[in-house]
Amino acid sequence: MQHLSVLNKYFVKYRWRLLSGLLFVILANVFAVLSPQIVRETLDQVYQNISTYHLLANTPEAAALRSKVMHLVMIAGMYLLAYALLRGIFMFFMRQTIIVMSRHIEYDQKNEIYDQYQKLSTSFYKSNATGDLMSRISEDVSRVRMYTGPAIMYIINLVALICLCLWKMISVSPSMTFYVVAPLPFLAFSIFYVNKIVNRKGEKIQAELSALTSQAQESYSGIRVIKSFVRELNSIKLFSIVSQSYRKSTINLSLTESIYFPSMNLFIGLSMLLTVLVGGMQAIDGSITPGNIAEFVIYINMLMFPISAIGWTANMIQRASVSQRRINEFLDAKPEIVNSPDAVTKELKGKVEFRDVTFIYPHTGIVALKNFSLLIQPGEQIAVIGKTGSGKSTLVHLLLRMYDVTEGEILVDDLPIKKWDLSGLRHQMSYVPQDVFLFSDSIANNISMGHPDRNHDLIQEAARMAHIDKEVRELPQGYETITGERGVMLSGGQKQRISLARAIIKNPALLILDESLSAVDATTEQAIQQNLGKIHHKKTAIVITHRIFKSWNFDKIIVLEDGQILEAGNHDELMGKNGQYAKLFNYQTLSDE
Ligand SMILES: Nc1ncnc2c1ncn2[C@@H]1O[C@H](COP(=O)(O)OP(=O)(O)OP(=O)(O)O)[C@@H](O)[C@H]1O
Repeated sequence: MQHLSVLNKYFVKYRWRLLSGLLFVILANVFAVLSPQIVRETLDQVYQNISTYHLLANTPEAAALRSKVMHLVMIAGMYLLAYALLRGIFMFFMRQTIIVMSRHIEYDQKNEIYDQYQKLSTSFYKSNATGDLMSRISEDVSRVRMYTGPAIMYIINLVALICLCLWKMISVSPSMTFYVVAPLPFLAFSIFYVNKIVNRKGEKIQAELSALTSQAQESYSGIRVIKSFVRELNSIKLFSIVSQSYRKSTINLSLTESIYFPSMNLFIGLSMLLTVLVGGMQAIDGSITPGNIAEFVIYINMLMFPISAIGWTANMIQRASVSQRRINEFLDAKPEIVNSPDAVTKELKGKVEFRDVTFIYPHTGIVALKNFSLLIQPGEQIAVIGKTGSGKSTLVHLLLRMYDVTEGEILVDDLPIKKWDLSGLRHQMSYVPQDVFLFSDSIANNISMGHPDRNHDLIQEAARMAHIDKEVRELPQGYETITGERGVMLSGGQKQRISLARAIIKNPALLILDESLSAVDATTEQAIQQNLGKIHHKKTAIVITHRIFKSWNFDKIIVLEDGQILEAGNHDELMGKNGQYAKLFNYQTLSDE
């Protein structure tokens, strides 16, 4: 329960909805408990007049009495109708205030979590699975809503109704109230217990369903691999194993649910039985009237749903508390990368210095860079080559401040990177990552996402420089073509070039390309290199590559190995050294020929 206390700020925010909801619940219940009294009075009147009516037989007095009683019944009926109408109206407002409040809280909470997700650093995403992040913002928030809406409404309703009903019942007969109400706590407890089992089984089914969905999803995404390796039968077998387990669990759940309603009816029936039995005896004694028995039957019926709801509500609160604890874990997580209080934003010239930088990945302890030092002057174009896993991508992740260095320092324009305003710095850099990511949106929107305005000429010019304009224009919807989820509608090379156009349109002071042309053919690669050479002339560029870019005249080429510089210099110097770079260059020239 203590986890749910963080929600109190929302109850304060929506206090007027909550308070008016409380008032509407009380009013709805006041009109609810008035009806049984009308029924009692009417029945007693009818009962008292029946014997007189039979005695008077066919006299004119009998007819007068009959019409008097009929008139009484009609008036009582009108009262009952009016009370039911008023109760209905207040119940409508009760839902409109409390349930609507819970929807507002759900909206606020989702936004709060999403904001927090945006603030958290890259390392947070590395250590938490996407599915988990998704379920906290959707499933957990929905469970919490069951507390802020229905649970609160049921509790207020229950308290109001129990107080009013007990008050009325005790005023008629305290002993009969005791007998009639006695089975109800057992009803509440058994519903709580059965509901707990239903929820536990439901959760197991939910987990099995997500395993089933993931399995299907994975096989759809990897359908080409499955077919080419002739693994269809194996895939069907795997699916049917998970599917069978899901079937077994759902059948098991339906068995538990079948016990649910009969057991509920048992307690309700027991209460009714006691009402008629005890009520009948007390009526014979003359301590209550027959109308009181009918009155009690209605009270019991009215109490049945709220009492049953104690079990559901307790479970709802328990589940909401677990979900809120999971949400709090994320809301309390502190972003590792934050702006320092004296962070500055200024125009980036493009000078970068790595001073004795060592970087160890926090969760794995892998040392990706060791005492790495490099000075890049504004406007210099640097190529970084090296074996896979040598630390090339880590270098740029540190420069984008996705992580902070473990030791040493990075200076940008002679200012420590930690002193730069994070977004101010990132706005002036363009980064094309190794694993291209396109949003499921139009090509134009994917290209212009880093630019303040969506100018078609600029988009087209960037696409032209990335050598993708012609192909995009040939698509039926041109730049408005939707790329599909993660860009599935496009080839690997097309995705890379759209991602490159997205970087070019920003006209950044510092351009970072991480294996950005690996999926394009040699001729296109050359054309793009020439374009980049022209538009990015006199601006800093860091290009990570496995292949040597022959048509790009780099000021410096770094060869990395195990997080350290193995060789550094321009093309001629490195060729003169006849080391790793020269070997790679000669090998590439030979294979190109
Ligand atoms: N998020 C991460 N968490 C833990 N270790 C990582 C992470 N990313 C990379 N590493 C490790 O850090 C080392 C350097 O990785 P990095 O991605 O910088 O290499 P790279 O030279 O860019 O490789 P490639 O050319 O294959 O992309 C590798 O040993 C890698 O396993």
